[in-house]
Amino acid sequence: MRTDYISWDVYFMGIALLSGKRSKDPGTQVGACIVNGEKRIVGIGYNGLPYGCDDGDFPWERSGEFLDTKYPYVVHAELNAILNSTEKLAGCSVYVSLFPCNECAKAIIQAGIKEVVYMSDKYNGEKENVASKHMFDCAGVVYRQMEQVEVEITCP
Ligand SMILES: O=c1ccn([C@H]2C[C@H](O)[C@@H](COP(=O)(O)O)O2)c(=O)[nH]1
Ligand SMILES: [Zn+2]
Repeated sequence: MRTDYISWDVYFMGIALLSGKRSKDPGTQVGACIVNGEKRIVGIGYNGLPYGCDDGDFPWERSGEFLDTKYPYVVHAELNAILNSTEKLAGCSVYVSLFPCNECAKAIIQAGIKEVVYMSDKYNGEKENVASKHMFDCAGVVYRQMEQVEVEITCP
């Protein structure tokens, strides 16, 4: 029997990271993978534009006039994963490559997700990030950070 197989954490975070590779955002690519209590994946998403909004027709800038930036248009990875989900999410965990913003935190809590496993926390201390952690703490959503995930994928 192989003993160097990957853990559940690495498996699900690896899928979240792979999903983020689909993002067209040149700044930050985010992937999310929702897993139920039976270790089944029940939702996947990445940050991207809504259906019908052509990637070429919208800006990807970070700064400038609000409507000329990506921020009003991009659907966040966690929200896409929730909207794409195949079943009720009560008690699920979400694996996400970036700590959720306050808007995603609200959606995570309202969906009944109870655990957030994340990698990057590059906006730690910013207002949205502080609000997310405050809401998670109040709502009893636990969050934990994973170390760098390195998985080599090759064809056998
Ligand atoms: O909870 C979150 C927060 C952000 N995102 C997305 C939204 C944007 O496409 C990028 C952030 O871009 P920056 O250039 O780092 O501001 O990440 C998300 O999917 N989920
Ligand atoms: Zn968000």
